Formats: sequence, C-alpha cells, structure tokens
Amino acid sequence: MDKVFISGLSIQTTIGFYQWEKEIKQTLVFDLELGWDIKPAALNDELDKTLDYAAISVDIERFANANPVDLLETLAERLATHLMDTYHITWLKIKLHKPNAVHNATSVGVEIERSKAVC
Ligand SMILES: Nc1nc2c(c(=O)[nH]1)N=C([C@H](O)[C@@H](O)CO)CN2
Repeated sequence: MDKVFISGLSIQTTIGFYQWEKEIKQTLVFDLELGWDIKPAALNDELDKTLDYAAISVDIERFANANPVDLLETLAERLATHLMDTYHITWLKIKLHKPNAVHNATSVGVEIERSKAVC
C-alpha cells in the first residue's frame, strides 16, 4: 500500500484530564501514515489527485483546537474519523505524543490504526 505521511507535526493546544490542564496550552506531536494510491497523482503530476500533506497538517491543528478533550485516546479516535470521512482515506495510523506529560520520559502517548471497507 502506498502512503502519504506526516512526521513530527508539533502543535500547541488545550488537552488533559486535570483541571489545570484545561487552562493552558501544551505541546502535542503527531505522526501520521495515510494510505493512498499515489499513482494517479504521479501520472500527470497533479496535486489534487493525492493527499495534500500541507493542507492536512493545517486541518489537524485546527481540528485539535476546535475540539478540546481530556484524553489523547479521544483526540486520536475523533481525528481518525474526521480524516477518513473528509479525505476518503480507507486506512490510517496516528501516533500522538504528549512529550512534556511525564518529566522523566522522552515522550508518552497513544497509537491507533484504523481502516474501513471500500464500498
Ligand atoms: N493513556 C492516557 N493516560 C493519561 C492521559 C491520556 O490522555 N491518556 N492523560 C493524562 C493527563 O492528562 C496527563 O497528561 C497529565 O500529566 C494522564 N494519563
């Protein structure tokens, strides 16, 4: 399967279970793999036949800020649904890091992989 990927997309957003976290912004880092057949875009060198990683990066930041939640799990799941529905993606993997959450860990977070049947 071909993929378009985004690695190390760093944003500032409100996220967290505890009350103090709802009053600040924290760093989240996203790694995404998006299943996509890249041949149609490559055939005639056309951006509109592929997934525009720049546009999707902007969308991810907007989505996270528009949908504040407590858990990384919730954000990952909702973002997966949003990306699959909006861009007609049938397979994706999202790894979501909260690098400053645990002071003696390099990073912590969640990773999900989702797919849906093509009709
Ligand atoms: N599996 C998870 N564990 C924890 C989360 C989370 O989103 N998923 N969140 C927190 C707190 O918000 C934490 O980041 C505050 O330091 C704790 N554990």
